[in-house]
Amino acid sequence: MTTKLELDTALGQLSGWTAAEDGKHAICKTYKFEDFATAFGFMSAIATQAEKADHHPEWFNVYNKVEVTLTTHDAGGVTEKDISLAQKMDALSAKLG
Ligand SMILES: C[C@H](O)[C@H](O)[C@H]1CNC2=NC(N)=NC(=O)C2=N1
Repeated sequence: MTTKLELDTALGQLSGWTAAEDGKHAICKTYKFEDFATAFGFMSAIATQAEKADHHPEWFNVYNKVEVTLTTHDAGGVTEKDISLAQKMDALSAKLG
């Protein structure tokens, strides 16, 4: 069961995430890593977890930067699935430094 959350509620459970600026009911964060290999390693590890959870990020990578947008299409907005994926990303990013 996935429930659409108020954006403020979702953002209150995370740090460094913001509401999408294009009016989409989505949350965004830009990660910056040391180099491309680290950024791509981050994406690769998250892709495996996303596939397992059947919940996938929208993201854009240039060199060491990964811009992420999370939303739940099926629910028309941000849900606990997005919070969970965001937390996994934050944990891995902290580990990668
Ligand atoms: C059929 C399949 O379960 C759905 O398309 C899943 C796949 N991955 C998804 N990812 C995201 N971010 N939102 C979804 O609503 C979604 N739905």
